[in-house]
Amino acid sequence: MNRDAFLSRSGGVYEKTPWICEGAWDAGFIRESLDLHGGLPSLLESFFEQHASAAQRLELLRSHPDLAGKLAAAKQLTVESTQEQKGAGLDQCSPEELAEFQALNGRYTEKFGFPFILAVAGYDRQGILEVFRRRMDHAYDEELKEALAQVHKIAKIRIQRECAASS
Ligand SMILES: NC(=O)N[C@H]1NC(=O)NC1=O
Repeated sequence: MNRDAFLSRSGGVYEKTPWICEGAWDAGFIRESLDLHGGLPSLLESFFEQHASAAQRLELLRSHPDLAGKLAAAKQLTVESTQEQKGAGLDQCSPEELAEFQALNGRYTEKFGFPFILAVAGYDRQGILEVFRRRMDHAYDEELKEALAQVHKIAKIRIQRECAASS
């Protein structure tokens, strides 16, 4: 696989942040012989952990849309996020659920300075709200770590989905 093929296939696994895949390729992290199914998520995560500045970490978190937020309502999510939010039933919120998401999204962003991020695959709306309420009480450092772990988990799920679709 060459650079262009790799980037067109995997460039979107980190939400609106193609530099991670581009940089990992250019730094030689991604080898032709690599088993893309198994090894790619951890290689990308290692590249990011070694190279990302504090500002780039925050920027990556801030590239994520709110769950059940305004972008979703306006149908302006990326293809990947649309699929993930829909898969968790977030497009079917009751007025009460939507109001709770809006209130939590507002409080969370005000407290932490980045949006609440959860790899929603396998969750339903109530499950997501439970995690959301719990994480609101976290301290900043704990939540920063958790949010980045969730971003890497989302990337891993996207890679697995892409591999399943192309095999
Ligand atoms: N904010 C947030 O968690 N967004 C996401 N979660 C997920 O699984 N896909 C997303 O886009």
